[in-house]
Amino acid sequence: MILDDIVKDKRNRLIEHKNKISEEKMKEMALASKRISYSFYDALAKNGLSIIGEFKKASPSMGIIQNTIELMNRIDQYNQSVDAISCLTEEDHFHGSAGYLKEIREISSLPILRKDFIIDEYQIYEAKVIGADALLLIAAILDDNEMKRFYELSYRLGLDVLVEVHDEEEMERALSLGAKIIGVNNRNLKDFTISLDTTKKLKRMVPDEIIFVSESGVTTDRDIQYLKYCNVNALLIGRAFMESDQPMELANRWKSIYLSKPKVKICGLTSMEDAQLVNEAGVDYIGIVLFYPKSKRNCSLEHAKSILEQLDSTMQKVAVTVSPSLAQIEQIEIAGFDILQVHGDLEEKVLETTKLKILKAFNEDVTQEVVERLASNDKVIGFVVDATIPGSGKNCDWNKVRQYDYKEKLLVLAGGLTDLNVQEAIEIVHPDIVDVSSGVEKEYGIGKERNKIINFIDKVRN
Ligand SMILES: O=P(O)(O)OC[C@@H](O)[C@@H](O)c1c[nH]c2ccccc12
Repeated sequence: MILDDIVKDKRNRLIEHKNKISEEKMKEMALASKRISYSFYDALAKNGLSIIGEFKKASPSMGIIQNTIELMNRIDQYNQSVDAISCLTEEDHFHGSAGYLKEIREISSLPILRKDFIIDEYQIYEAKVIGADALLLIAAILDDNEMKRFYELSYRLGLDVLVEVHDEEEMERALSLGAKIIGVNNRNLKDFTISLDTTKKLKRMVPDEIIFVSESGVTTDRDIQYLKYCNVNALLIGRAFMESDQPMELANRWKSIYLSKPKVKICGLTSMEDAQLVNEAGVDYIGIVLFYPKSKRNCSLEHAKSILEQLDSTMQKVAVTVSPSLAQIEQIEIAGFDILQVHGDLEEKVLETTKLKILKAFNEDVTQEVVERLASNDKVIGFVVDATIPGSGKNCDWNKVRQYDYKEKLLVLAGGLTDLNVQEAIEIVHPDIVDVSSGVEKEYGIGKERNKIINFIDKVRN
């Protein structure tokens, strides 16, 4: 198993290190150090999301990492955007070194975590000497006694400890140790599989006073969307930053996604009063039903145009249609809509010719294959997952909705949302946009109600 190999090689490296600087000498230097650590704990405990940016040249799961920018430039970007730095010092499998940590120390006043396989007190003294502020203890390679000894020694030297766990049993051990900062590694170090569900599952065991870090495998915007509902204090990000030439931009974007709330789409406007209400409430998207007389909310194109004229220009205007013909779409295009929402069939020639951005609607029984085929078209900006009968006020099976991979497109959740269920829906589905129609109506199909809109938005944004 890879962990055993790493630990074995570590034992050999330890001999080498101790030959260069003896155990006694290292201990003496650590105890003599006057350096006051930057608090790793405080960096993670502050409000909002904290990010730990890693410096890592290679790893057993990914091999050599193609890093495009130099250490200097990278740390410069980290200094401006992240809250702490993690530096790999393991030589054989991660191509790290104590030297990198010393170099980073020279150019950063962020707290630095020594990322290594700690199996001996020597490494803790060494961490202090090379300028680290914190170190990693991996529960999987230590017994309870070692964990306690190493943990206490670290704090005596003024170093914080991130205790890393991967399953329930290790989590129990970290909790009984009294760890103040616990990290869950989403990567299984036995077979390298990654699942962010590990974070979700283990976070439930941890009281809120303990700082919780989600580590590894965070690479996409959607990963951030997912993790924001796990309520973590911090993310530890390696590969995604190492492979990016703009880690600062990535860190800033991910922080803002983490803090952002879903956007609100109010669907099925039918009157000037409705337009007035959505303007007042400040919604993000509206929808008007066209060419679908079966719906009580159907509007003629002329009427729709007059509603559009009333709406704030910042709002995205969506034409809601069912299996539209080419001729209908041409009319929609000139009426001033931004987006075309298509329920039912989306004909190939419609996709080819329209200039509008498209939201394709379906129910939760769609297949991953269909999602991917649609997602491969640039005009399709997202998906509306709705109840089988749109506008019926029924909601769809949220657990099914979250199963699919929507490929970085917008996910709009519709179907029976109200101010009473929208928070639960958001927690399960993590949509980019929540879509409501009957849930904010006075009575089915007869216009929107001010208080219902206000309560709904309040539940989404607060
Ligand atoms: O590159 P990633 O998938 O973003 O992962 C970063 C970090 O979590 C990972 O490097 C790591 C987590 N725990 C470790 C223990 C030892 C070495 C490395 C690690």
